[in-house]
Amino acid sequence: MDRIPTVDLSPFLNCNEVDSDDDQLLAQRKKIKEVINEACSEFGFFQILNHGVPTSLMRQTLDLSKTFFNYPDEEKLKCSRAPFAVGYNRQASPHSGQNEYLLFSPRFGFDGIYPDTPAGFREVSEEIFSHLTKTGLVVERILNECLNLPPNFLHEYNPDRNHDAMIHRRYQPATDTENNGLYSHQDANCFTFVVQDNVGGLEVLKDDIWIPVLPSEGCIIVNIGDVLQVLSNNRYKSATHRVVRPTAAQQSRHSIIYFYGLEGDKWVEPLPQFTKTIDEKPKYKGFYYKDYTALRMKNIQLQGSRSEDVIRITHYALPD
Ligand SMILES: O=C(O)CCC(=O)C(=O)O
Ligand SMILES: [Fe+2]
Repeated sequence: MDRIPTVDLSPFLNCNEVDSDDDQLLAQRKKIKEVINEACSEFGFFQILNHGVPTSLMRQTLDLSKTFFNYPDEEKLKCSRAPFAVGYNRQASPHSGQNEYLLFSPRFGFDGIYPDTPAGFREVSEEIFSHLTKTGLVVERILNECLNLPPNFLHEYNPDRNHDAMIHRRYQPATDTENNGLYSHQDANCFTFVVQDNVGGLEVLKDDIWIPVLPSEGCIIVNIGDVLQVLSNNRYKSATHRVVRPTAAQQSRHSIIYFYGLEGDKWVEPLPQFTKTIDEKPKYKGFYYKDYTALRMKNIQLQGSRSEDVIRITHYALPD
């Protein structure tokens, strides 16, 4: 596999029964799971089509997001809840990359985060959030099957969607000397969805080569995060990725990112299915998710957000 694959999720959506006995459907699902399994092991990235989120809604959300980011700073800053992560914020260091964003999580509610204008921004954002939540549940179920975990295992481990978050991001064009949009990183959560516009710039690292994740209308990008890498004892890869800002002057890039999260009190460690049961050593010691996210945040703030300073999952790695 040398390209990030795209899979059609309709065989998992167009049928309500999880346990169908339609042979043709089961064969289609099996094939899709094989592709996803390989993509998660090799890249930690894949793309999905026919995922249940209408393309028109994706386009509309990106358009409204663009209108919002084009507002003058004083308008946008009204949505700031600094020092909290929710609301409007900017990342503006050559180390961490340059982008501005609006972050929402159901824990904090939509009130006071979304501006009244552009009209419909809040409603459309709520609508895409709820679609992405549903798609997340489908993808979670598929990953559960790909990893051969007991039925519903991941869902029972992680049932609370209040810990998910969604970000609208804008990346302005690169300058002559600087094009870092978002530094090389791995996501800490379970998995992430990215809806990108047609500008491009997201890249994934594989075998020391940065591979562009090319825009494709209607597609949603899925990337595996640290939690699944740890649970699966490195079967699945938490992909290293970054965003390079557009080179064309006047052209900004917009994306919507949905983090399928995890409650802070959850204990994260390699599952017995990938260790004891198969006689393999755990590659990580266990930790509370909130401790890991707090360490990441602290380090980001202390060290001026250089990619190499951020605490990564290797912090919990055990020697071979
Ligand atoms: O904007 C993107 O395409 C990706 C953003 C990302 O990787 C993140 O927010 O963690
Ligand atoms: Fe990311």
